[in-house]
Parts: sequence; structure tokens; C-alpha cells
Amino acid sequence: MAGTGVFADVLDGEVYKYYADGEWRASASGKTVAIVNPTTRQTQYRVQACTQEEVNKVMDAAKVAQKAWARTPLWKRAELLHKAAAILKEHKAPIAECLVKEIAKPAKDAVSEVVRSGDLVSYTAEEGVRILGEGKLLVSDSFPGNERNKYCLSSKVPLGVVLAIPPFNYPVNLAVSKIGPALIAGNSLVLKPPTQGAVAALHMVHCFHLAGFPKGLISCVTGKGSEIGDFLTMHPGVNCISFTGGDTGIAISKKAGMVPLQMELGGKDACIVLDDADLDLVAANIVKGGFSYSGQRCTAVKVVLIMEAVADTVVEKVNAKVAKLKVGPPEDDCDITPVVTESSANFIEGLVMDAKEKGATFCQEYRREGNLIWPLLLDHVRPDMRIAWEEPFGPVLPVIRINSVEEGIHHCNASNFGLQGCVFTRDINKAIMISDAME
Ligand SMILES: NC(=O)C1=CN([C@@H]2O[C@H](COP(=O)(O)OP(=O)(O)OC[C@H]3O[C@@H](n4cnc5c(N)ncnc54)[C@H](OP(=O)(O)O)[C@@H]3O)[C@@H](O)[C@H]2O)C=CC1
Ligand SMILES: O=C(O)[C@H](O)COP(=O)(O)O
Repeated sequence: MAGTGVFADVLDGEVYKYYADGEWRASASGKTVAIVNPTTRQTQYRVQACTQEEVNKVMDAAKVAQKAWARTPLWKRAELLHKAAAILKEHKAPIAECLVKEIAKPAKDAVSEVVRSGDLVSYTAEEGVRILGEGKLLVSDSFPGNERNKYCLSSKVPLGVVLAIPPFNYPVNLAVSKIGPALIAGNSLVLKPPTQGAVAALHMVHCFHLAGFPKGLISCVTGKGSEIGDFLTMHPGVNCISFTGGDTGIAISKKAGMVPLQMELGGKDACIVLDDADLDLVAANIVKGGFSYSGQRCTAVKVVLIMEAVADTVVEKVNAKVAKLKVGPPEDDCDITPVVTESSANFIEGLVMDAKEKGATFCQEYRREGNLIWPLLLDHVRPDMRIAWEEPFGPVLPVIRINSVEEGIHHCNASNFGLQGCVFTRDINKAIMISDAME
């Protein structure tokens, strides 16, 4: 169970502690942040609201720890990462339980997220050893006018202190995808977990603690992004920011200054369907791509651009599959579970109402109870509707009917986003040409 057994140190009464200098601590602020269960809409957990002074101390410790870590042999860094990965996988159940309660992730997917995170940490350690084990020898006569009288040796060196900020939808997986690479490369790591998902992230950090990483090398400060976010991202002790999330990333890029930024932001991932496609395969992938974890994936199919000739058939096949999706609580491993917050549900509803006013065809009746929104396919969506362009991050999928491939590519490229996309056709030449044309 969360907060018990090997995780007992993480919990202080009713409140989860933050992690600094190799210890679990209560914040001097005396304040906490509530994490609301999306299903019950009641407070499920509480985490510390860390102070700026505590952030300063974490940054100082991270800087000191990084110097020694950078001198730690690569194989030893890898060894510790493999150990953390094994501990993480061993304790998948309590961590998955947090994901179910904090972000309403379906029970089986929650377990998969933790297992996949352990695998990713190990993979990073393996790849890191290969990539970082290599350097380059350059000779001077490769540049015009020079003789072969100089050698240059180059190898990869750490950046220093990496600030990692993951989003709510994969609070464990998208945290370790930053932690693993940073650590294997000799950096230290300060994690600011998303508020929804913070407790799962704290449990994951404890697995690194149990693996025996040096004090101060990894830390985890909790608090609302809107309150401590700017202080963290503008902190002079930070040498690199790895962020995954929405438009917040744009604001961070403007404030962060001269540090390298790794930004994985939102998407309006287009699925282009040609009339020669295998339509059963298309329908299965639209439903899986569009509705798994209730559409709360950056890689979710977020707009279907489909040739008019096959549109009726595909819509019918998709509707038949949507009708079979199980809607309900994550504990029952339902396909469609409540979206993460009430404000998220309100935003999705706003997109649906706009589409309704502008005449989209509702393939299912719009239904919502609390944060739970039933899956909805909107047909005959037009470019003047918000849902044609905006990312709902929920179980609502627009279909735009097109009359040519060019029309589909044009819509895809007119989007503000450029994250991922897919094409369905039996013609491999078209598939490659279209995917190449999608920006
Ligand atoms: N490209 C990719 O790989 C992925 C992209 N995403 C995108 O993420 C979005 C959904 O995630 P969501 O969590 O809602 O995204 P947000 O951008 O709202 O939040 C992401 C993270 O930023 C933190 N944050 C909020 N304000 C600040 C601030 N001022 N400074 C620093 N950090 C801050 C949040 O903390 P807090 O929770 O405390 O507010 C959270 O940890 C979608 O747009 C989705 O497409 C999601 C997954 C993968
Ligand atoms: O970025 C995300 O939302 C997740 O990393 C998606 O990963 P998946 O496509 O493998 O579910």
C-alpha cells in the first residue's frame, strides 16, 4: 500500500514529505498542497508546499553532489540505475495504486507505466554506457589551409544540475525519462513533479533512494507549479531544464535565459486515412489512439482527416467500437475514466459546446458526470470549430472529411503543433511521401 512498508519514511502523518540531501523532510512552510482524486473529487493525498529557501538548499546540494558524481565511473552509474530500475519494478503495486488515485489511470495501465519506467531506466543506463563511452579524434587538415599538425579530442561532459518537470499524465514514466539520461551522463537532478501525480513520483524517487544514490544527487521538491515554478525555472543554480507539458513550456522558454531547454509540448496529432486503407485496422487504431487513457496522451490521435469516399464506413466502424468501451472508475480498469481535474473537464466541455453550436455531428450523446466524460466522436467537423485545432486532452475526437490528400496535409501543417501523426494507406509510396510532407 502507498506510504507503508518500505515507503513508510515518505509519509509524515497525513502529508507526504519532500526529498532533499538524501532525506525525507517536512517543509518549514507548514503548508501543504491537496491532491484531489479525479474520481471521488475528494482530497486523496497531501504533499509539502516547499519554500524558496528549501529550493535554494536543494540546488546547493545538487551542485556539490554533481561534482563527485561526474567523477564516478560510467559503469558504476549504470549499475546504480539498474538497481533503481529493479526496485521500481519490484514495488510496482503501491506506485500504481497512487496513479489510480491521483490521475485516475486505469489499474492495468498504471502497473504498465511503472514497469515500463523501470525498463526505460535500464535502457538509458545501457545506451548511456555506449554513447558516453565514445569520443572523437579530429585532425586539423580537415579544415582548408591547415596542416596535419594538431589533434583535437572531444567527449561528452555533463551539464551540471538538471531541473526536470514532467506532466500529470505519465508522472512516473516522463519523470524517469529525464532522470535516467541526466544521471547516467553525470548530472544531478532536481525533480518538480506535477501536483496530480506527485505522490506516485515521490514513491518512484524513494526507489532511487533505496538503490543508494549519493546524497543530494537527486531531490524532489513539491508545490504548485504556479507558485514555485518560476522560482525553480529561473534559479541561477539550474544548468538545464527538461520539461514536458502544455503551453507552460512556452512561458518557461521565455523566462529561463541561457540554459539548454528540452521541451516536449502538446500536440494535435493528425491521423490521415486514404480510401485504399484497411478500414478495420483504421478503426481499431483510431479507437486505441484516440481514447486510451481517455485521450490524455500527447501522442493520442487528436484529429482524424479522412477521405470522403470511406468516411461513412470508418465512422460506423469506429462507433461500433466506441459503444464497447467501458466507462467508469480506474479501479475497475475501465477504458474511459474521469479526466484529471474539473477544470480540464470544463475545458473539454467548452470545445464540445462550440462544436455543437457550429453544427458538428454528434455520433454519441454528450454525457458527463463530474470529471467523467463519455467517449465522443464528432463527425463533419469544420475548420471554424475550436476542436479542429485545439487539444482537448480528453475522450473527444473530431473527424474532418477531406476530398484530397493535399487537403489533409494542409490541415495537418496549418496546426500550431507538430508532435506526431499517422497515415493509413496500403500504398507504401504514398505513406512515405505523406508522412514526409507532414511537418
Ligand atoms: N510532448 C510530450 O512528450 C508530452 C506532452 N504532454 C503535454 O502536456 C500537457 C498536459 O500535461 P499538464 O500536466 O496539464 O501540463 P502543464 O503544462 O499544465 O504542466 C506540466 C508541468 O509544469 C508544471 N508547472 C506549472 N506551472 C509552472 C511554472 N510556472 N513553471 C514551471 N513549471 C510549472 C506543472 O506543475 P503543477 O502540476 O504543479 O501545476 C507540471 O509539473 C498536454 O498539452 C500534453 O500534450 C504530455 C505528455 C507528453
Ligand atoms: O507523451 C505521452 O503522453 C506519453 O509518453 C505517451 O506515450 P505512449 O504513446 O507510449 O502512450
